[in-house]
Amino acid sequence: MKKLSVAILGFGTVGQGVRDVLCNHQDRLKEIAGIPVEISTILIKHPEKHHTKAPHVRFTTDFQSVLDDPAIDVVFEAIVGKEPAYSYLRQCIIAGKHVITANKEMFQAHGQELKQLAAEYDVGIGFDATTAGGIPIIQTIQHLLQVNKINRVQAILNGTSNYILTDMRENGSTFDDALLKAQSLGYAESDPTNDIEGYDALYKLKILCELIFDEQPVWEHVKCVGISQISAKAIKQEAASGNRIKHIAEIALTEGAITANIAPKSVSAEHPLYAIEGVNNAIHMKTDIIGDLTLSGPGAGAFPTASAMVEDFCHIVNKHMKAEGKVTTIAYS
Ligand SMILES: NC(=O)C1=CN([C@@H]2O[C@H](COP(=O)(O)OP(=O)(O)OC[C@H]3O[C@@H](n4cnc5c(N)ncnc54)[C@H](OP(=O)(O)O)[C@@H]3O)[C@@H](O)[C@H]2O)C=CC1
Ligand SMILES: N[C@@H](CC=O)C(=O)O
Repeated sequence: MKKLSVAILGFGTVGQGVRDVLCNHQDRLKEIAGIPVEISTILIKHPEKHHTKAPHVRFTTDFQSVLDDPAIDVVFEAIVGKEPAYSYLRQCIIAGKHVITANKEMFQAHGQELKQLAAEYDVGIGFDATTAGGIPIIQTIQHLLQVNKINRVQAILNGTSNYILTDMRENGSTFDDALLKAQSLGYAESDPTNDIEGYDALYKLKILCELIFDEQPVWEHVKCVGISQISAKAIKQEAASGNRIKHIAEIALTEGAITANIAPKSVSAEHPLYAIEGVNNAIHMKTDIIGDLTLSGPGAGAFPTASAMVEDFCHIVNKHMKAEGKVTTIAYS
């Protein structure tokens, strides 16, 4: 029987989430693709760490074997950092494979080039999971806000920071204990520096900025402040006056110039981001037709991130693979 074969690069929190979502929703995916979707290969770095192996799935450390396998049509990338992720995805696109990534550090640096390359080779490229976890913000901006112009975005884009700030305020946890919990829940990166120093939110803001304004401010002039210096005392004082400290990333187009800011801010109960708690993220947009629009939901973790990647996969199946005749055009029943 004809099958749609995919590979997963990286098998940590996100890669395992993708595996689970693909396996647990096989019937729905078969309805969408018209043929069964199967994971053929999983690329890892340290084979000694991976003992539970799924039947029929090949675990490998050899990327070339993924690239050279003509049966693999779609590659999910969930490894850490710019390289080798960028080189891998570049080669996959050139080999005619559709790609889906969660890797914001890589995508904020190379996304434009990869998008152009994907257009040139007529393959799909999904990157919704790079920004705000499970919130479908990229697909919403790309496909659902075609006429609306977005003038300003204020957002909570780092799940770890919001989780820590909430846990310190609600439960009186220390910063270090809250960070440990965020790590054990799979929210924080294995090196959490980018999370707590604001760079992870900066990466996501860059991806949004490119998509919304098709240009970038001079980022070297933009101050990027994280939450690592926020004291329990400051959180308590703000709470006593009815306010909450939130880590807010903003971009705005004012008189033809893009301005940006990434920093913790004290917000009152009337602020659209005040009620966003725990690992949740939110993107509050000012648009010229709808007016104010806020999307919120889980911003990190295995399943929200895997959900964004698998939704990208479904979009690629519908937009590219049906036209290629790789999958059926009539929904399976
Ligand atoms: N965790 C989250 O909530 C979210 C994460 N992301 C992004 O998704 C990506 C993955 O994150 P996460 O799953 O949390 O990270 P983990 O650290 O849990 O997992 C990373 C995986 O990548 C593998 N890996 C690293 N380098 C290589 C390499 N050179 N070749 C092959 N495999 C490699 C590791 O292999 P091994 O296991 O063998 O060491 C590991 O399985 C990151 O870019 C992250 O920023 C995006 C949204 C949310
Ligand atoms: N470490 C990130 C994971 C999702 O992008 C976060 O905490 O937001």
